[in-house]
Amino acid sequence: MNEGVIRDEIVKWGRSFFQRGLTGGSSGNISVRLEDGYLFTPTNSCLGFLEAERLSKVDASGKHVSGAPPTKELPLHFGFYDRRPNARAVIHLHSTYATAVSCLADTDPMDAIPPLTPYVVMRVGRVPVIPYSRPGAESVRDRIQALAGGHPAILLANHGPVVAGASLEAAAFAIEELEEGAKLSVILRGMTARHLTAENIAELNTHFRLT
Ligand SMILES: O=C(CO)COP(=O)(O)O
Ligand SMILES: [Zn+2]
Repeated sequence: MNEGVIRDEIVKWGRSFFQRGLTGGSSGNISVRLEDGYLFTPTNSCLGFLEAERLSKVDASGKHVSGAPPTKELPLHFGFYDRRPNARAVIHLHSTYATAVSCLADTDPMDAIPPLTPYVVMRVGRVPVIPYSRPGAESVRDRIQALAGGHPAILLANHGPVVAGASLEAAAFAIEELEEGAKLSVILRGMTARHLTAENIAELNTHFRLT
C-alpha cells in the first residue's frame, strides 16, 4: 500500500469509529508504521473529521517531519512498535465498555477481559491493565514495552484500550472485539456466565494464532 492509500485508510477508520460512538470528542488516536517513519493522527483532532493531508508524519525516532502536530500519545504507540516488529498499526480509543472495565477496582490487572466468546480470544488474547498515568505521559512507553511482546491489546487504567495489529484493519478488528468482550463482561456482571474452557482456548490458539 502506498502512503496515499494508507492516509485514506486512517481517515476511513477514524470516521467509522467516531460514527459508531467508539470514541467521542477529540479522544483516541491512530498510527501506521511506514517504510520511512510513521503516520499519526494530529493532537486534539476528532477521529470523525480527519483530513488525509493534515495527518502527522514522524520519522523513526519520533521527530515530527510534516503535517499537523502529532498526538501527545506517541510514547503509547512507540511502546508497541518497539516490542512488536510485525506491528503495522496502533489504535487507542475511549470506547465505553473497555474504559468501564479499566475503571473497575476488581478488574484482574493481568486478565481484564474474560474468555466469553471465541473472537475475543482469537483477536485480543489475554488483556493486561497498566496503572493510571496522565494522557501523554512519557512513562507509559516503558510500561507498554514491558507487556507488548506478549500482549497486542492492553487497557490503560481509568482511560481506555490500546491495540496493535499487523495491519490497520487487524488492529481495528481487535479493538472492536476488545470492546465487545468488555461490553459482554459488564452486561453479565452478577450473572453466572459460562466461560470458554482452557481446552476451548487451546483449540482456538492452534487454529487462529494471534499475531
Ligand atoms: O485520547 C487521547 C489522549 O489519551 C487524545 O489525545 P490526542 O488528541 O493528543 O491524540
Ligand atoms: Zn486517550
